[in-house]
Amino acid sequence: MTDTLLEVEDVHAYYGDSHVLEGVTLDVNEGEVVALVGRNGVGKTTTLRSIMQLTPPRKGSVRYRGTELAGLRTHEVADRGLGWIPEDRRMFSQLTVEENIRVAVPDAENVSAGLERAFETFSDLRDHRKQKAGSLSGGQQQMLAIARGLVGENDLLLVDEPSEGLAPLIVEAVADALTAAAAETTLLLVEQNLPLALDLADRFYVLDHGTVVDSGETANVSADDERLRRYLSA
Ligand SMILES: Nc1ncnc2c1ncn2[C@@H]1O[C@H](COP(=O)(O)OP(=O)(O)OP(=O)(O)O)[C@@H](O)[C@H]1O
Repeated sequence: MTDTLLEVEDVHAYYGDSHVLEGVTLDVNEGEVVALVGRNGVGKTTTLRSIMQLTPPRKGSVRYRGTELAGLRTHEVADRGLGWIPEDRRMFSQLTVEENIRVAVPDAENVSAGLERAFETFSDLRDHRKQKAGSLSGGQQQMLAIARGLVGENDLLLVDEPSEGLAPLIVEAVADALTAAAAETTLLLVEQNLPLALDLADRFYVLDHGTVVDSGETANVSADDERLRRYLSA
């Protein structure tokens, strides 16, 4: 039996008068990797923001373990175990890698265990533990952002465009990092790189003009299927 962790139902969201999400419905089961794909500007980031209540839905429901999140503050959503890794990989650039991981561990007593867990999973970060985060390469920063999400004791990580702006070789390293993360937690991944998204995810949703236009199991599609390409080519 699968346990549904997250249920997004008929979510509508706006920026001012601009109606950006026009009824998004999707779900994520415990332990899954789910990819949300689609062209630029179709509302992928806004979907993640709506789940976190950063852009609160004006209509619709976001349930996490059966509890309604709509109406909560973002920190209350985070307290329930949802982690958000935004596109800009937000971190403390003046702090070292180690300090960035330390401050992401919610419980002070668990800091050593959190550090060990992060360095076990991402050995590259161990090698750079004393380096300021702002001086890391883009790929290393993405790894640090994922590590911070993991040690944050999140049961669901929302990851926005992890491969964006990274060279192909670095994308491979980030993909490995996400695979390692997926072994420990549930992931909802926004990703424009379709082959990567299909490779990592168990299931996918295609978003177009603020609504889900296709979904399925990644095992049943390939990145050059016309079914997907028509929604994804520019
Ligand atoms: N803060 C904002 N204020 C007004 N409009 C916004 C804001 N953020 C995004 N939008 C608009 O909302 C729409 C959806 O944006 P969103 O970032 O969710 O799309 P996306 O699918 O994640 O695309 P991208 O990959 O380009 O981030 C776009 O038309 C965008 O211009």
